[in-house]
Amino acid sequence: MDLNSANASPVLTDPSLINKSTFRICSNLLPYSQSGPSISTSVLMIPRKKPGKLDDVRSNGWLDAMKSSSPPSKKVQKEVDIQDFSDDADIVYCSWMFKYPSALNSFQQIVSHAKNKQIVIFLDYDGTLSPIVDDPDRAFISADMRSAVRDVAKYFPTAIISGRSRDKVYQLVGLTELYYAGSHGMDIMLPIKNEVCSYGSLIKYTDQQGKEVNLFQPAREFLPMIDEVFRTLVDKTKEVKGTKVENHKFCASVHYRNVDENSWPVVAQCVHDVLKEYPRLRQTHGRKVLEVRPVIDWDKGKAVEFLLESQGFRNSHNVLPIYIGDDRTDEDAFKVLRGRYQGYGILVSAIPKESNAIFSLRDTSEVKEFLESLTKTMENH
Ligand SMILES: O=P(O)(O)OC[C@H]1O[C@H](O[C@H]2O[C@H](CO)[C@@H](O)[C@H](O)[C@H]2O)[C@H](O)[C@@H](O)[C@@H]1O
Repeated sequence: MDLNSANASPVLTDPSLINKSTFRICSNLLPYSQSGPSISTSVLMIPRKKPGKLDDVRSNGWLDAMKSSSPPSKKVQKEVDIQDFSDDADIVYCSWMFKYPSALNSFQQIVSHAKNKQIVIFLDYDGTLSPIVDDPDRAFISADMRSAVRDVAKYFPTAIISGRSRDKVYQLVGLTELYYAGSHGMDIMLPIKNEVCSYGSLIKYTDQQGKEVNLFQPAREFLPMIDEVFRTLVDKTKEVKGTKVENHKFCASVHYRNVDENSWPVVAQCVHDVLKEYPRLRQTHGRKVLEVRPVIDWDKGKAVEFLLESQGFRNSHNVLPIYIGDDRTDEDAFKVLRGRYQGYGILVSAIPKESNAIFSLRDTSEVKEFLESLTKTMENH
């Protein structure tokens, strides 16, 4: 991204420029499709009522994407012979790790690549700092993980980039020394000293500690629309047991993790129908969640570029960015790191999946170990 570019606004004036058909995905390319042992998932039952009503979501690939949007549940895994499953799965995982080596095993390589460079750490929240749980309101960070993040931030600039609202993720993490970007990077808070005006205007704001900060909110004009669509989604999905809708200020999430799989098509069709009324909004897939967000040229990758440039880093000469994340939305950031920054994307996954990351970590406990290793290296320096 060129900071001097005159046309730096990320808001796309013509929503048709976003090809909504890009959400048609072949199921074997989906992140959580099983390349190893096949696991029988229950057959998707389409309710008999209103024939033809669910055709949209069947034909546009949403249902395939929903089914593959997170590792198979424990219940599904129990349906296959657990011993065979774990043996085969281990072999598949180990061969996958040739392509995405463990960041822990590759730690020395990472550290030596950082010689004479400033490491900057980017962390996703759900599935990276806190394990995935059924209730999004109970996705807490452990005290140990909080300490690991606090310690690493003593040595390296550290940012959390989450799909949640900035306030919510700050409330969960509770560390004042970090940068926070909420709503998939559409709400960034940074100290007054960082000025990145060519991206658009920054808003001066007094934070919860009474400190003056800058806010960068490229989708600000969408605030009333997101609020309205959130309320509509709550209303339209209220009959589907287990659905949960969250308002993340610049985007909204419709969770179906706790919805009976037979009703997933109904959830998808509700969201699809609501979005027909909002051509300037689009839908993306997360882990058992449908995300509704503005049609703007902004994502977690753009947020990473913004944060690096706001700290004076424009290329790989003097910085080594490391981004740790588990979700599809983190792939945009992994791509940016592979480009001009030559940084390291680290995918958190216990299941083999295609990614733009370079390294992998199996779960949140390995994330903690990795952060602690970085801190130890600096302490012993
Ligand atoms: O970018 P992230 O920080 O990873 O946020 C992405 C979404 O995370 C949350 O949902 C996910 O985690 C929940 C708690 O573990 C889980 O119940 C849910 O199924 C996951 O999708 C959050 O609630 C979403 O709004 C975020 O978009």
